[in-house]
Amino acid sequence: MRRSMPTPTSPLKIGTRGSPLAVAQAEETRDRIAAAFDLPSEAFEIVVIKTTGDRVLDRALKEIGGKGLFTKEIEEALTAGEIDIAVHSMKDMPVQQPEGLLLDCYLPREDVRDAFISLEYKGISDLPHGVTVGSSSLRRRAQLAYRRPDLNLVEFRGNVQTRLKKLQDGIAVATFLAVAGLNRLGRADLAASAIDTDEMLPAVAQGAIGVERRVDDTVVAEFLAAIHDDQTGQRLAAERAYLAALDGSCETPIAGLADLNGGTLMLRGEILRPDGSEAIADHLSGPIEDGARIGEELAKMLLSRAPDGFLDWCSSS
Ligand SMILES: NCc1[nH]cc(CCC(=O)O)c1CC(=O)O
Repeated sequence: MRRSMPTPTSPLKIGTRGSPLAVAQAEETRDRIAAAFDLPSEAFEIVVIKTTGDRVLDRALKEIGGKGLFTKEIEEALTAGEIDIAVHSMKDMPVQQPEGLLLDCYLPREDVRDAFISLEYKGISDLPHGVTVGSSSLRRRAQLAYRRPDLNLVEFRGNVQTRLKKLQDGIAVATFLAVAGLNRLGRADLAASAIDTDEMLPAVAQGAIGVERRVDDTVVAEFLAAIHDDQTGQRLAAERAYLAALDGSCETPIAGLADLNGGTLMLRGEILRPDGSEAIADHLSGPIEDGARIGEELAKMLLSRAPDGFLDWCSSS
């Protein structure tokens, strides 16, 4: 399906989840396309789509199927032509897209770091022995358990407001959020500090927004080519090849980050047991254009050091 140039009577439909962060990301995408083609914002319509992941907030994500929960309904709407593009947090995207859809447009990446959120403490190393820390992310809990086995780690779900309330109520003394999300919501003030990537390696694609389209929609392809950020694409090519080779299809304690320096790409990776009893980390560098190969090779290096059973993350129901 191919659409024509957007106008206020035939707007370009931008599909997104309904969370404040998701809507902010859709608005950023709209504003970038509007600026690049000198179009009024009335030539765009933001279409909010409720996903399984949004409906099922009371159960742990891993119990109901992990990655893809936040994207399935949006991709179905894109395929059906109900929307023209879909805006996603790349961190939540499966490594493969459905037949007929293409995900090759990335906005300039935000801060990749995790934010430390606490009313009392400045960072992980300030946390007293044995205190309770909450996180919704298996990766962050595993990384923390590995570095600070003394801490009491609890699952923390819900939106930003809910989590802050839990801190105020003393249910935990600290929690974590991506700096990127806080920045995009204009709430950088909530972070006590940004955690160095050497202390907590972020999730693959953290801070990156991807814009998906139908393969055969050449008008939309032109829009997206104009707002695509090459360096973000190069970094994500390496990170997502690494994730694909690790088979990160369910919610898994996998961290990975590619950085560019001149013509060189450096990819760091870390895999952990969910309970944080063991971690395997390494890094690999090479020419930027070899990102996908570097990703695959780093994954193989980590896997070759993983003992039997290390990767049985997804099998527990
Ligand atoms: N898994 C949830 C999710 N997916 C994307 C972001 C926000 C930031 C980003 O673009 O990485 C978040 C929230 C968080 O981790 O704090």
